[in-house]
Amino acid sequence: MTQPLRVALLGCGVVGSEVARQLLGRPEEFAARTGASLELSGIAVRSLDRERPGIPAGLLTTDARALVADADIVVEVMGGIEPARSLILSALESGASVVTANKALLAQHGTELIKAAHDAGVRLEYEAAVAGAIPIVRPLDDSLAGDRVTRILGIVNGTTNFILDKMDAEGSAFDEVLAEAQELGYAEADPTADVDGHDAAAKAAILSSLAFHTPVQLDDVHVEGIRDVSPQSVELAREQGYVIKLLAICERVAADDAAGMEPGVSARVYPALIPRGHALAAVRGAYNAVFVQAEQAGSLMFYGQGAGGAPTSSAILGDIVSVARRRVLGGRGKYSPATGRLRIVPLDEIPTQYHVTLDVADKSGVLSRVTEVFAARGVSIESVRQTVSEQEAAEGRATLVISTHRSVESALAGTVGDLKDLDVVNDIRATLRIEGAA
Ligand SMILES: NC(=O)C1=CN([C@@H]2O[C@H](COP(=O)(O)OP(=O)(O)OC[C@H]3O[C@@H](n4cnc5c(N)ncnc54)[C@H](O)[C@@H]3O)[C@@H](O)[C@H]2O)C=CC1
Ligand SMILES: N[C@@H](CC=O)C(=O)O
Ligand code: NA
Repeated sequence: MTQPLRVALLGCGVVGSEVARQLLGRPEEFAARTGASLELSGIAVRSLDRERPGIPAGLLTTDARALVADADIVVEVMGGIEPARSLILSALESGASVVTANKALLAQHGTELIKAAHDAGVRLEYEAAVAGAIPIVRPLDDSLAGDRVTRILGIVNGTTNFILDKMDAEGSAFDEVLAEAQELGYAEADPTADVDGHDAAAKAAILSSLAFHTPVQLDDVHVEGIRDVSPQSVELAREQGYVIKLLAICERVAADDAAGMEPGVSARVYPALIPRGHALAAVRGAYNAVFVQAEQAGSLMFYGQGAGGAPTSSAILGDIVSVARRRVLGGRGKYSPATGRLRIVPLDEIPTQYHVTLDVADKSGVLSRVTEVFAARGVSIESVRQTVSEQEAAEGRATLVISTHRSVESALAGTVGDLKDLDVVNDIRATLRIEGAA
């Protein structure tokens, strides 16, 4: 057995406290798996004024810098950009390997951090940063490195899946369910990152960079959150055989000379309607699922717990074992720079499929006025459904639900803009994209 490896933990919240308890509770197992004993040298916290169950107070310190300076492995689970970024850089520069769960940081500074790890000849691992316990970073980085990934479609945010699932299954109110997701440790410190789609967007940026070997940053990802998903939209989706899920979509866009399309990458996050029979519709609670399509492998599906202290700690502990093994064996380890320079394709150029719910005047000629608007933009309609409730009948109104065929996003968004100006349209109740339809 070689020298003990000193592991410094930065942060002792939902994830950090679980990582600490596991490292302290199963030392023989970690030693057996790595060939070195892993010694938790300290845990950086913001303040020392409260007890943490199962964690000796003597390990806690408010001096993160001193802890980092004296570590072989640094585990960053404090979140946020600073001081996490500086601490990770100084750990790497001093020759420590780093394990982090910080997707927000990686999506903004991943290129810099990966290069710093390479320059220092150490490792930077981040399996926990995407889809919690699900092994997806390493499969993309290693197992699929010889293939060509074409598309990733995923539910990668546990909090919003938990919220949408409860709204769908129990008709719960949004705020109530968010509070529950926070109590269960799924939500980010600032849950707007979950609700507004930024957490999923950070994960989409990381997945795209890994899958397409080209740098994709948070700002490159089109993002829409779930704030506008009303109980009525959830109900309407259910009636029509759909369920609403927040999806992260990462696509390699092929060149299309006829359409003047240059090759590139599209990364986007939005709530979408999924047919109830689709495998993603069955992803319940805080679970995540990631579908990967690759040219040689075909379709692969990864499924598991995407959030919470224990599941996330599983991915972090796996990374700790991996970097500890590398330290025991010696050598530089892998380096997977994103060397490609594919352009980021704006959402406007991407073909999508719309599902629009309109409140219209219930009188003759309305349907043709509405469908003319779609035709004028070259958007073909797949189905139209009209319903009139008793109240609507009394008020001379009707509901029109229109599904389109796939069309370029700019034409679809333009159509919805034109519908707003149409005198027979009282209101556009909901506009959602459909994904995963046959
Ligand atoms: N909770 C989850 O399900 C998952 C979380 N993550 C990521 O893991 C990281 C940690 O998440 P959680 O444990 O849920 O957050 P948390 O908010 O429960 O814990 C973070 C802890 O770090 C401490 N901290 C923050 N800044 C600090 C500083 N400068 N010095 C010392 N301590 C500091 C906070 O006081 C807090 O106790 C985040 O990057 C998050 O995005 C990743 C996957 C899943
Ligand atoms: N807040 C995140 C935690 C895991 O990444 C989520 O809800 O998925
Ligand atoms: Na993961």
